Amino acid sequence: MARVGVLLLNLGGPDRLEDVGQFLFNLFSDPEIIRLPFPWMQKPLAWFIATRRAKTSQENYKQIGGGSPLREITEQQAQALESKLREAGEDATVYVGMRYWHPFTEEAIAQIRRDRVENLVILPLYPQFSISTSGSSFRLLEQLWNANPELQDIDYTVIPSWYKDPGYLQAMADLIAQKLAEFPNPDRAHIFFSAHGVPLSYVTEGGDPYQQEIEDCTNRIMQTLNRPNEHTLAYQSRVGPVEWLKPYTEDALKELGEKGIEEIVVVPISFVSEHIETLQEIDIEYREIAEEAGIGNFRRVPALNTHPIFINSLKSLVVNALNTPSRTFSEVVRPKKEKMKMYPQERWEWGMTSAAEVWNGRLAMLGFIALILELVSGHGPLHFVGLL
Ligand SMILES: C=CC1=C(C)c2cc3[nH]c(cc4nc(cc5[nH]c(cc1n2)c(C)c5CCC(=O)O)C(CCC(=O)O)=C4C)c(C)c3C=C
Ligand SMILES: [Fe+2]
Ligand SMILES: [Fe+2]
Repeated sequence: MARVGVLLLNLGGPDRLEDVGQFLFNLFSDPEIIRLPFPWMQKPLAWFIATRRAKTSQENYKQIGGGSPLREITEQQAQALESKLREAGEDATVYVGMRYWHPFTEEAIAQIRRDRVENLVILPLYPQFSISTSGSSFRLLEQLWNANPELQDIDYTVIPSWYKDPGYLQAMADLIAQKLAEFPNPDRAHIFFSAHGVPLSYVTEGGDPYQQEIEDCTNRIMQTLNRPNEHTLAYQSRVGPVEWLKPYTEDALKELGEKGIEEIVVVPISFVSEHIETLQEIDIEYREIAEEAGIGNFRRVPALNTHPIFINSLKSLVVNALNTPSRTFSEVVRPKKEKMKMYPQERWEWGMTSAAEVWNGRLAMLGFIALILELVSGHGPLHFVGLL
């Protein structure tokens, strides 16, 4: 029997308040999160933004108990999935690889090598694909694969996104229905889907399928739910000065309030675990905005975490990935090979003709001077555009 592994990919979050700065540095060092014309600018800018943002971010983590619950929940999901796979006769080990905090993806891959995994299913814990989330993790894995010839022996398969999975949709519909039942008149409550935003340019210039997948996902959940409630989709958690996907959650809430809607149920849909943006941003910040707008009955659907139907759907995804259509029982488990490069960043690189290089060089110098000025004075141009 081939040794089977499942690698769950996730973002990661700081376990303690003192980890917040380093976590933010890791996040902003990722060119899939902030894209700069020159790789050498990445780390200084990441350090700069992380340092400036750390205090606010720490305050938010303080409000949810001093750290992110993401590691604990993701490890529970991994355990639950491993048990479900074992029950189904699939003797697989489930690993967790976080992008920006422990246990890092690199650590998971090192363990996978030590365990001599032969067949690996790579499953991001993001139902929808985005360049900034699953895409970033796939890119990191691709780099690890290129740098380590021993990894070539592992037969891997990637599940790029899976929001269409019926089990996932059913679990979401279940949680929404349960929450609606808490309202005096369940059919009257407005269902408010709040997805994590991305900068608009990811979609318009980078070709990120994220927005389309989020919209499709929302429609499918509503179909599965099969109820008469009105619904809205909006995007939360914007950072920085550029335009992000619209409508923004805070604006959409105010608009609903103005229309006289008093009861809403918020459904976080980009993420399957509780994390800072559900526990702090939705439960505290958006609740306050909604209440000020006259929405008196504001409830939130919990994240899937280890919901049994959800874990079961992850199990089916893994089992399907391990089974090629032509496979018979007597055959060795052979995952379907898919190309990892399914994301569109390549089209999005900066032009590097020689004339452009000269100009890029000049602009980079200007940018660097601006950065130093900002560092010294605390009131440079980056401050004014609102990035910091
Ligand atoms: C599908 C989910 C997510 C997308 C898309 C996404 C894009 C994205 N995020 C930032 C900046 C930050 N994200 C931060 C935390 C964070 N982000 C996600 C998910 C998505 N991000 C999660 C689950 C978390 C929280 C982890 C936890 O600790 O619980 C943060 C740090 C927190 C803060 O300071 O607000 C930042 C910053 C960008 C710029 C981006 C798209 C380009
Ligand atoms: Fe984020
Ligand atoms: Fe946020």
